[in-house]
Amino acid sequence: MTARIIDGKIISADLRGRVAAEVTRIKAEHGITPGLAVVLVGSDPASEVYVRSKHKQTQEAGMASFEHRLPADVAQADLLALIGQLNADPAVHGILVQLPLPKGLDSNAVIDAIDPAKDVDGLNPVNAGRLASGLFALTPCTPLGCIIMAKQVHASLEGMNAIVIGRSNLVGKPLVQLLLNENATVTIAHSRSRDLPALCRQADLVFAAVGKAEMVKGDWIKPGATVIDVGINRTPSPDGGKDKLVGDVAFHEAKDVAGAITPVPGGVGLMTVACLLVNTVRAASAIHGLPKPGV
Ligand SMILES: Nc1nc2c(c(=O)[nH]1)N[C@@H](CN(C=O)c1ccc(C(=O)N[C@@H](CCC(=O)O)C(=O)O)cc1)CN2
Repeated sequence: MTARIIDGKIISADLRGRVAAEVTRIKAEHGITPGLAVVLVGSDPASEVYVRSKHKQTQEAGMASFEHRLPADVAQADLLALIGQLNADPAVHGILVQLPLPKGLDSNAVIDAIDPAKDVDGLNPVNAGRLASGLFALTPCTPLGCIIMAKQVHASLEGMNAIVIGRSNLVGKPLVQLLLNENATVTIAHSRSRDLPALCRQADLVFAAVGKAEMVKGDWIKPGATVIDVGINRTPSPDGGKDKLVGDVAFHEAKDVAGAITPVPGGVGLMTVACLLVNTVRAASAIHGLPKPGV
């Protein structure tokens, strides 16, 4: 059996279309243009690609996009001063600082400085705490995208056995909270977990977010399981050409065992930016006291 491919291109395009429709409605009914500010420090090539894509897609959705570029050797105080300005700017409803930051900068202090109401990355401890408490929170974009993809296959995740491999603040931990909110039974595994293959084989839903190329093998997967691959690992191409992108799952093995699987590229990564647009519309609506948007 070959697994159904959960296509991030189609799902993210649909979501972006729905965001654009909400933006049009909010502008027409309330005269408000949601605005997103993205801060890029340094010139990491992958971060450059992601920030360009955020800018383009924000504009395509009809929102205002503000890009701020700072040199890699910027002083922490100057970066914090920019965050302070963005917090105070009424045209900005969402603030995102592209990660990772260059060495020498304290990313926790930067995330702490973002107004929780504008924290469209959902990384500020206020939003992380609210999510863990089951309250309304801006939620990290990649985990949000993972849930949307899993729900393409399963209308409800209630009672399902899910494993999340990886415990980062950006993906693993918030994903666990979102799965608990969906009433799934969740195992969180990491580099120190014993017998990861056996834990994985018990799962109906596998979320791989470890950052190790093709670590999850085909024989770790329960037949028919849904596999959501969060990894984006750049590996040198054998012919010396452009680097190849591979996930945390050995796709060609897993696709013959799983019931459904996300590809890399073309899977979860595309949902990350689409969910950022969703969070910006949600933040703008909450800041202006508007009803919850339809996305
Ligand atoms: N502040 C943040 N920093 C980072 C986040 C984040 O959510 N917030 N996530 C990642 C990078 N990221 C968004 O910022 C991101 C990753 C991947 C993609 C994507 O579209 N991937 C494509 C492949 C693109 C390529 O060729 O590299 C795919 O998977 O098909 C978008 C955004 C770390 N930093």
